[in-house]
Amino acid sequence: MTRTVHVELGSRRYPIHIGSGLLEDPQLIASTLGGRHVMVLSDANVAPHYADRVLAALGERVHALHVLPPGEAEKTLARFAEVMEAMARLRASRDATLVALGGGVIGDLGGFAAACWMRGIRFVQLPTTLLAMVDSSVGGKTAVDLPAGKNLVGAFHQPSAVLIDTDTLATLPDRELRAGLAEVVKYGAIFDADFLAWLEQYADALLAREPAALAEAIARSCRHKAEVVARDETEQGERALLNFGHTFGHALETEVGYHDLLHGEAVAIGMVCAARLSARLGRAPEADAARLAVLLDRMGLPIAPPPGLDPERLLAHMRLDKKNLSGALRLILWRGTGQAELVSGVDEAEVLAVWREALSG
Ligand SMILES: NC(=O)c1ccc[n+]([C@@H]2O[C@H](COP(=O)([O-])OP(=O)(O)OC[C@H]3O[C@@H](n4cnc5c(N)ncnc54)[C@H](O)[C@@H]3O)[C@@H](O)[C@H]2O)c1
Ligand SMILES: O=C(O)C(=O)C[C@@H](O)[C@H](O)[C@H](O)COP(=O)(O)O
Ligand SMILES: [Zn+2]
Repeated sequence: MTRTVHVELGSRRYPIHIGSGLLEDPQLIASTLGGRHVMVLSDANVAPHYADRVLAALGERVHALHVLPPGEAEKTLARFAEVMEAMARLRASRDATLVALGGGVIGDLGGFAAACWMRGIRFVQLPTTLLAMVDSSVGGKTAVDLPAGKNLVGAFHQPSAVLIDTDTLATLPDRELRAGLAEVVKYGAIFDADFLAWLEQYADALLAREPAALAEAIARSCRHKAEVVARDETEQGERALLNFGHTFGHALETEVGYHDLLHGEAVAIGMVCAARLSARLGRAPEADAARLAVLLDRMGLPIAPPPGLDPERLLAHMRLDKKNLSGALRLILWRGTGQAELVSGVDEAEVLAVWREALSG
């Protein structure tokens, strides 16, 4: 069964198709493409498994497959420039399509390349990690990292279609599956108490990769993301709630140099820190913060930062977060299960206290 969720953006409305075997359907893939030129961007872990299926759908189109080394450390301006050069070699015209086949790194970098080539071409997301299926392939945030901070260079550029072939999860390593579950838990935490309770009930099924449970978690997550993006495409307000746990999480990713800690893992730790800060500030029940940490822990995710990091340096990274205005910290705080809020001018001393507590184990 294929489920379809739409992102309702008027003339830029697009479908998210979720199902088994979608990459085995050349007509479906071909239906998402624009003009004669197609650039397929992937990484060295994904391309050997799935690139052939995509290339088989391209027919007579002029195309290239560009394969990057895998991992967050490759989401850089240098790799972006490499993709731009590959577009030039392809002689891609303005009606070309960039197809991002991979996880969130390929989707974010590929989307940014599509936003920039000739000032913007069509792009299609074929996500192959759980994290990309539930979050990064939807909503049009594209970016690369700088050593100074996550996603600091980017653009809003929506895909024309998202095809989620759940069969691709078969080759995804367990650690990556768990990282994706962190973003799934995020939707329950900030929007949907019933979904959080469902996740508590189905945590073991999800970890065991039961197809029905995974499809349900993906569809519910995509529905939440599609709805908020349709209401607030460029994060003028409500969309910022999707950043729950991310100001802490991105600080961790930046501090470790985008190595050893996956985005989903950083977000798991970040959500626990944000929930504890909210409880400390009297905005969320302590018991809810504890419940969130228990669920993330059950899902095999880290809930405390790696030891030995400097809390002052982590706070300094948070000061460069994109949500901040005029130098004042703006954080997503929690109001307990199912509700979150954007709060300005959070006391840095409280944030530092939470880092210290988390780092002391
Ligand atoms: N744009 C957004 O809205 C948004 C949302 C969430 C996260 N992100 C970004 O997404 C990135 C994280 O994405 P990710 O967790 O998918 O990481 P990723 O793209 O690095 O993929 C994780 C790893 O899994 C491998 N892989 C991918 N699919 C596979 C498959 N089917 N089989 C085997 N191996 C596979 C990759 O090669 C990589 O080693 C971060 O850069 C984060 O900032 C963006
Ligand atoms: O789509 C959004 O909006 C999100 O915030 C989703 C996040 O999970 C994602 O990690 C996003 O890339 C973070 O955005 P940023 O604006 O903090 O870079
Ligand atoms: Zn995220």
